[in-house]
Amino acid sequence: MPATAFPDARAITALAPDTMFTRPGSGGVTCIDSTESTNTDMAEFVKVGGTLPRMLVASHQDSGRGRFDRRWQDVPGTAVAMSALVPADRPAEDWGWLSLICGLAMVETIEEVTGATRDRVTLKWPNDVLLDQGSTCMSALPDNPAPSVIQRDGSAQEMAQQGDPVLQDDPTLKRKSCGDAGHDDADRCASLNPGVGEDTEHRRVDADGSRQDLPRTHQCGDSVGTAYAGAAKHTAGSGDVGTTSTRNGDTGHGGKVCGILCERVEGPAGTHAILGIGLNVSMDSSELPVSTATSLRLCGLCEDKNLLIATLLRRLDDHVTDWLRTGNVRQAYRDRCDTVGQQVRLTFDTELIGGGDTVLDGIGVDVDDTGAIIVATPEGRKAFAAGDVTHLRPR
Ligand SMILES: Nc1ncnc2c1ncn2[C@@H]1O[C@H](COP(=O)(O)OP(=O)(O)OP(=O)(O)O)[C@@H](O)[C@H]1O
Ligand SMILES: O=C(O)CCCC[C@@H]1SC[C@@H]2NC(=O)N[C@@H]21
Repeated sequence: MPATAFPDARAITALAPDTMFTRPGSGGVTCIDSTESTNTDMAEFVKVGGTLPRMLVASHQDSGRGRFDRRWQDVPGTAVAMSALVPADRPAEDWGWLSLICGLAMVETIEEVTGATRDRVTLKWPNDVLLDQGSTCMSALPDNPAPSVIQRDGSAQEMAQQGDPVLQDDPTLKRKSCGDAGHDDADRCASLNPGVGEDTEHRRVDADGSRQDLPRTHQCGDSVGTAYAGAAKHTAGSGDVGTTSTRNGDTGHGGKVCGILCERVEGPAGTHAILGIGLNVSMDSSELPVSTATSLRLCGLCEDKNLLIATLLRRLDDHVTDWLRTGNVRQAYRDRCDTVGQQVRLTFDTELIGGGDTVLDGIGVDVDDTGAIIVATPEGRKAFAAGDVTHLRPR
């Protein structure tokens, strides 16, 4: 199969003209060949006063950032790295929903664009998007053949409106080497996961955005009135609280096709939220960075990047708009989250939570207003704002 075409900002906008990212007065869609990290670029943009909702898409990242200080890797042209700047005029305690919104929007996008049925596309609480390779391949649609307007030197397609800084002028959008950071991630970004999180220097980030230095592990408070656990993580003792790991081998639900990293950024125009989403589109098995990953191509699904990105913009727009109005997307999320109704095992890292049970089995029964998963256990219902979820009975 030929190399998948590059995303095209104009084609994406034409497919989704009426979203907060694309309508007149918005920041628009910008597509670039390559950058260090789209989240880093967007954060730099906020720091110079950028504020309008917009979407930055890169076909390659030299230093893509994952959760827990991990790297997010791609082979140029086989993935899309996206960072959306969204209005976030909500109290800090609502911000945890943003990373759940990304997972929800992505499963909806994959289903809508590819026609994959729900039994192949799993949303595991809080935001793991898993794709089952299945035994039969769906028709792999050709990429959108619309002529690309992307600058091959890596410069940005700019659709910004007047009054907002221009992404194009941001030097971070030029190709950079991995060592050319020139910024302070830890000072700028904080994980936007349910409850509390850690920034990249392992400082605790409380729901109000305040930080305090932490050792490599830390204890969490009870934010949901019942139980609260730090996410069990496997390496380096780094705890990205409020997220789970994807134990794909355990779930039977397939591979990780998408990664989500939401960050809170302070700028002169206030605090902003950056929703970072990486999607594995056309990697073959030899190009996967880890064996637990998969791609749309490996699952025999549509690889039309323009359509995927446009659909994602619409879904993000829907859910972020609801969130701005109500502070959550509880109904839509629990209706789609496959952990609800599942027999689950939650695993906790006792170093993170200061002792107690390491494993708890139960049935996922609900998601509460804070985004915590409610699990029915022999001792009654318990709410967990964080923890490592395994689905015990893959569909
Ligand atoms: N393109 C990619 N696709 C999938 N995983 C990737 C990719 N690039 C890097 N990774 C990293 O590979 C690791 C895959 O982890 P895996 O799915 O096995 O479980 P995990 O380590 O528990 O992941 P996570 O906690 O992020 O769900 C993660 O750290 C992920 O960030
Ligand atoms: O570890 C994870 O699962 C999260 C990966 C998030 C990757 C995306 S790609 C776009 C954005 N830019 C980054 O550097 N990271 C996020």
